[in-house]
Amino acid sequence: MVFLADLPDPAPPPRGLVELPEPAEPSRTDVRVALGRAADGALADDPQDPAALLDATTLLAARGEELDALLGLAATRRDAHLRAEGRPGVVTYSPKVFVPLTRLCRDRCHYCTFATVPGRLPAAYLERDEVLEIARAGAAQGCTEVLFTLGDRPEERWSAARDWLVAHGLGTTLDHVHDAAQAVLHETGMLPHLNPGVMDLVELQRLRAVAPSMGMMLETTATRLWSRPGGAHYGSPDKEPALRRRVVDDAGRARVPFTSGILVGIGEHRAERAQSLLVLAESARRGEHLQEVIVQNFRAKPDTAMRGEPDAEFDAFVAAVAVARLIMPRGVSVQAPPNLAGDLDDSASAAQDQALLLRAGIDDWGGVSPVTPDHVNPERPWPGLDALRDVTAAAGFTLTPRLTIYPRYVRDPNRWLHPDLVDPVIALADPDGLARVRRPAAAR
Ligand SMILES: O=c1nc2n(C[C@H](O)[C@H](O)[C@H](O)CO)c3cc(O)ccc3cc-2c(=O)[nH]1
Ligand SMILES: C[C@H]1O[C@@H](n2cnc3c(N)ncnc32)[C@H](O)[C@@H]1O
Ligand code: MET
Ligand code: SF4
Repeated sequence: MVFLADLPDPAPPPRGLVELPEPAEPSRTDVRVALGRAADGALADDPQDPAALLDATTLLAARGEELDALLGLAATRRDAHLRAEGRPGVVTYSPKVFVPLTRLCRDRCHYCTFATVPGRLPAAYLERDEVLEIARAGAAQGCTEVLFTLGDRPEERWSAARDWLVAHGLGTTLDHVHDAAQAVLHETGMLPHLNPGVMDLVELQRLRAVAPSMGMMLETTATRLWSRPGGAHYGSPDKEPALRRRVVDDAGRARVPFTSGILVGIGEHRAERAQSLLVLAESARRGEHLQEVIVQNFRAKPDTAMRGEPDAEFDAFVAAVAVARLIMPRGVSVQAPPNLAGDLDDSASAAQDQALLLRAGIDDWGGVSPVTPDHVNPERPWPGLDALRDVTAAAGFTLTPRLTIYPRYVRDPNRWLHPDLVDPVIALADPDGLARVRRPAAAR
């Protein structure tokens, strides 16, 4: 039970963001001047500050030699981050299973192939026991994370969802998330990471008792992509940038170790991409709760409204990874998914792109599963762990499994963990706060 009186006082709401015009292409000299400021550690991280916005927007345009220089600065900053965190040379991933608790959604994101209609599904939701079955299959392979990713509040749109919830004695989708996560925790000992879309402060507080970490992508601050027909987020009430920004901030107030990030290439321009990263940096500084920022590249899917749009340009994406690294406060990991790199079914080009992401300053590959597909990007299989280890080693790093909650939060359990979660997290953590390496059951 959460009492409103237990909740922290509302922080003053962050100031509104201005709509930014499409920026002009900077000259190479402009880019070099911004690189000089970045090299001096002089980039500001205030999304209201025109100078901060201009520098980040300019750096996002770096290509050729300037892009190489940008990657060099980002890699140096990543190395300093890893040293400060006490794990120099370590690049992490989270061995996980993916639980698509429901693929019904009240939103209509034009890039999404995950959301579907009731007629194409055997049931509106996975049953608790089906969730446990997936979790156990993961535990048997040494996974420690159960990622709950699902559509937002489908009961507001689909009677099939309402009927299922009523038949199961549940009020909302988030009630089902709560109960299924609790069952995973109690019956398998694995750690839930919740990615259910928009949550309010009370919901964050309640779910905090059953999951050591949660996440929600900011996606973008570009309101025009939400408010105007044709925009990627037109028709998706849960993708209003101001609303999502509040969720990311509220997670800090609820003391939830949190994952957020941006989606690159959904129609946002460079200034909007810069603003999105600055908003995340500011939230991280205020709440100290952002454990990682995901920079994810848009990939067009056949059965979606954006099927005809080009994939995110890879150099633009790599520049976004590097700028994210340069403007996030130290302590925030930067993650890019390894399965969205490279051409489809071409492991050589995937390895090449993954190497570039390491040069751009990532220190984490996110969740990788030996058991379940990436249901958000089903056409893109995970690289094998051996291949990922090789790419990581070739860049001079050791690939190491982590928990869903990062070591800096494991080390401060009173602040960041609900009392019920301290023992389950400690049971899976090694002395450094990373994952205690568990062999797959078959190999024991
Ligand atoms: O397999 C995926 N995992 C996704 N993850 C999971 C992520 O790879 C890991 O589970 C987290 O790093 C926690 O360990 C997300 C987690 C979030 O909190 C927010 C967004 C995502 C997005 C994806 C995704 O598209 N595909
Ligand atoms: C779970 C997260 O996956 C991302 N996501 C959803 N669809 C796509 C796509 N076509 N390409 C890349 N990322 C996608 C969104 O950022 C969402 O928040
Ligand atoms: C499957 S998308 C990830 C979860 C949620 N629907 C969101 O878009 O934030
Ligand atoms: S991206 Fe998330 S919110 Fe958008 S349609 Fe897909 S499931 Fe729904």
